[in-house]
Amino acid sequence: MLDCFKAYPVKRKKGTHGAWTAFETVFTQWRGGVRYPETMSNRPTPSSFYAARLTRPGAVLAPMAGYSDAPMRQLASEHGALWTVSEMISARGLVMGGDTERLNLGRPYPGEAGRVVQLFGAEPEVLAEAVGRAEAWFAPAALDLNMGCPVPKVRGKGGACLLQTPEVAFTLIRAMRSATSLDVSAKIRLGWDSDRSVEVAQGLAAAGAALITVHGRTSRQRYTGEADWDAIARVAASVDVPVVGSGDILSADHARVRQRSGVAAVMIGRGAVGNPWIFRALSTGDDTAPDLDTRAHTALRHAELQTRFYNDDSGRLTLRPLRKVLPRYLPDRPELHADLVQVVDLDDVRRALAPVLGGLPGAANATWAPGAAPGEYAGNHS
Ligand SMILES: Cc1cc2nc3c(=O)[nH]c(=O)nc-3n(C[C@H](O)[C@H](O)[C@H](O)COP(=O)(O)O)c2cc1C
Repeated sequence: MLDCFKAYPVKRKKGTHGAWTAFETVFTQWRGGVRYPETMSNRPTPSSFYAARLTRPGAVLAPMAGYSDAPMRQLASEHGALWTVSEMISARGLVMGGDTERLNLGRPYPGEAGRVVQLFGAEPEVLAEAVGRAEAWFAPAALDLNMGCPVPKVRGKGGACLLQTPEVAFTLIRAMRSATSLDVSAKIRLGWDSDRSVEVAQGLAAAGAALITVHGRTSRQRYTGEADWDAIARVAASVDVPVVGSGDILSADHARVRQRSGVAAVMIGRGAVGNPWIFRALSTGDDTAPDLDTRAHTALRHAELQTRFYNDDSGRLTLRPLRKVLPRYLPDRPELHADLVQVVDLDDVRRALAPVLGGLPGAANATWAPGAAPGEYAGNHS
């Protein structure tokens, strides 16, 4: 079971990141080992990010520890996601100088724009300092506070625990805001064991949150039952900042139904694993199902992005983390899954996908039905 506080093991080559000062990170980007001046248009305009993005149609890629890393975010963005959110990053880890947070969890892919960095923590001074570091190192478009992670070992330190002590969360939002001119938002569950979402959301808005995302379950529920979209709608009606709704959206049609609940946008997590086309459908209205060839090539591209991004300087040399993702691109080809869940490097991926990469006869698409099996993810997540 994936621990949502766990970070990837990482080895860093000395000196590869030390020069990422605030100035450099904002004004330069890394492309194949050469630093180029970044265009001003790539930079988020302070304090207007969410408002600007919400003028477009589309959906948001959810923060998902172990999933919403740079390659997944890149594919989601290329397919039209309104914005993406990083895996949650420990504020304390960032401040104490954790290379894991710095390199794997927070590092943008070259040219990444429209990515929100999510922080986890419970101490105002630490969060304020972490905001400064995140802004300097990761060039985020906005900062988000995690108020949903129910992992037992971090209870009492932040995440969903803040739903029991919302006044602490309000202090955290104020502290984060004092440290940046970028938008600061929060992502909550409905409550700890009962629904307090309206009260919590109103306090967060009063503290200056520019946007609130609501996952329609309590922390106690974890992933049982269904997300309560009536409760999400009540929050949306009770605050004058935009509310993004999250929970159980597996198809574009389903997202369209949920969009009518008064939310400013919907967020998609598990339903986007192996299915970036859900963002294309919601941003352009193009519901065409991707054919087998497209899906196989996109799975391969995901593996290539993974290799390129993590082999750069982080030492995350294998494709093991993609084993849980690649079969999602090909739910209608179960005979390939045994090989896909054993890949170590790109050659393995090419070999596993070989029967479908050439668009062989029998590559019919009729049975493609994207969507996650929620049970696979059941665990300690926000
Ligand atoms: C594997 C996994 C990891 C998650 N990690 C985070 C996280 O780091 N931060 C967060 O706010 N939510 C996290 N979540 C919650 C999702 O963002 C989302 O709110 C939830 O999964 C419901 O949406 P969905 O049904 O579209 O997946 C995680 C969920 C899953 C399944």
